[in-house]
Amino acid sequence: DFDWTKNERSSFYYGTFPTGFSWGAGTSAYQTEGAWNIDGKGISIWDVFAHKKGKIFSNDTGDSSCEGYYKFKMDIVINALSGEHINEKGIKYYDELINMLLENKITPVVTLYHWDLPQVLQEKYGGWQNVSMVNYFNDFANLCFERFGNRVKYWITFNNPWSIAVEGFETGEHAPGLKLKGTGAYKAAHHIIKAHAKVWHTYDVQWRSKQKGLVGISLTADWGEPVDITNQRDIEAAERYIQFYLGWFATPIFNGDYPQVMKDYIGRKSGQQGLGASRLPVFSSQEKSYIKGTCDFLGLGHFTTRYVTQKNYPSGLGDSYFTDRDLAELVDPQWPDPGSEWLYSVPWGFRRLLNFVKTQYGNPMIYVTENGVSEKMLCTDLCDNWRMQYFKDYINEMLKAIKDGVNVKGYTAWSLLDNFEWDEGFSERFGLYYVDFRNKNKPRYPKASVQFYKRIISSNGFPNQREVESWKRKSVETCSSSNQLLAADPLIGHMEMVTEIVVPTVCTLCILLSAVFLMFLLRGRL
Ligand SMILES: CCCCCCCCCCCCC/C=C/[C@@H](O)[C@H](CO[C@@H]1O[C@H](CO)[C@@H](O)[C@H](O)[C@H]1O)NC(=O)CCCCCCCCCCCCCCCCC
Repeated sequence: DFDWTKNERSSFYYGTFPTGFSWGAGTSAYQTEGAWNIDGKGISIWDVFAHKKGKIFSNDTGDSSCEGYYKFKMDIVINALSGEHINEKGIKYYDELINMLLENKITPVVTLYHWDLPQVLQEKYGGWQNVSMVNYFNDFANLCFERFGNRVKYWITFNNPWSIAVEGFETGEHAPGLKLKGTGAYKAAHHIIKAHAKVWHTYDVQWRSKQKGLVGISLTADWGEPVDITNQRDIEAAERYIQFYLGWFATPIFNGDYPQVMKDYIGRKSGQQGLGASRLPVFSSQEKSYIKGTCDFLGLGHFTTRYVTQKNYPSGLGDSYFTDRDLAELVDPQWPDPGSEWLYSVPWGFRRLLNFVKTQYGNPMIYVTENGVSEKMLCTDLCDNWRMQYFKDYINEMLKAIKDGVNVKGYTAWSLLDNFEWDEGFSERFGLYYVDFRNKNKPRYPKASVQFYKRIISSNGFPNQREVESWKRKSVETCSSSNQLLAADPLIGHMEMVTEIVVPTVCTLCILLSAVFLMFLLRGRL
């Protein structure tokens, strides 16, 4: 029952965050680094998936993306303003990245798995469908603790396992692109939870006393609001929506087992389908106690909200994660929807979700690891009013949640740069910085939201109405000059073409012609 949060749904709360609150901006490897086959890097499931025709919007790939592998030094400066063998070149890249972050007084928060499994593990074992991934992932994590743990104190095992499981193994829209409906996602999630727990224990036993760091997991979830808050069936459907989203991973990790409602619904439907056992795998009692409590902090990704109502799906429709939930998702057409089809701006849902985490999982320490909004590909306007509004309202709801007693310690905007947006390729832009992907140098241009977010950070919140109301205007003032620079970019691209192609070609031709002319002269003399 979160009805009480409605009182302040539309009222803005002026105030600041607790001292020491952390602010950041996130990126991920496959989405930004590029250099997909450079320096001995192995091939991942996303390299293979994106190279298949028709999987990604416009057949985009992350092959070069933002060229972050080469340009990370520059990205840290802009941020500061606000397998079978060990690839030593890869280690060196991350060594330098971490060192440079620290030199710029930025605390690295490292995610070990943001979706790019080595392709060899997919081909040999079926990837996350196979329990052997638990040990492979643990070996990889152990190597990272060994090589980087003297400097990295915040580790996130998995980013958004819901997407890994559902989009990778149920809808097949993400790598590895499998549609194992009604079973694949549950199996992948089961192995991911075990892998997370094993890595947490490895850190706890082997590294914690020396390195004194923390290990968590980053879970992404929408808020689900009952369509009719007086209707018990809608209330229960909304509860199921969240349990099948966040609870699927959070309940085993905090309480030791899957949510009862998942066990009940999937078990009952499996029975109706004539299966001898539930499609939801089962943890042994040993596993339950091994998994329970393996979270020093909870990373939380949150973007949007849905209205939820009860809807029965008869078992004859076939197995599916979606039909297992017996609910329908709705959106209010009035909600702003600037970019991605699935992303509506509903700030009050964020406060409710945070309060849900507090009450369900014993008020854990939370770091918000992803929150942000996109715009469509063709939008080259750097004065991104809708993003400033989104950040202002969502961050304000987070502040209200802290006042409610939720233990939020830090916030990370998604994302630092426009990048490869998975199956949407480069057509959806989440960045604080615009990246010109048409230009091979991938130049970055600050959007107005950079200035806006910096103002929130330097004030550690929203000090007073007069000041906060001036921020948007001031931020927009700065972005018009960036707009002009971006507008001139085709010209810069043209000039580059002149210097890099036309000039060398003309020079080569001149040399050739001179040689021919010389030969001609010499022949005449002889
Ligand atoms: C019988 C009923 C069948 C219903 C079938 C419905 C299928 C719905 C599929 C649901 C898709 C929801 C996708 C949302 C995912 C996000 O939570 C996730 C967040 O992860 C982070 O996101 C960053 C930005 O996207 C990203 O850059 C970062 O790396 C990542 O960590 N985002 C993603 O997974 C990215 C891809 C999402 C692509 C989803 C396309 C599906 C489009 C479906 C449109 C649905 C429209 C909903 C309208 C309202 C319904 C009433």
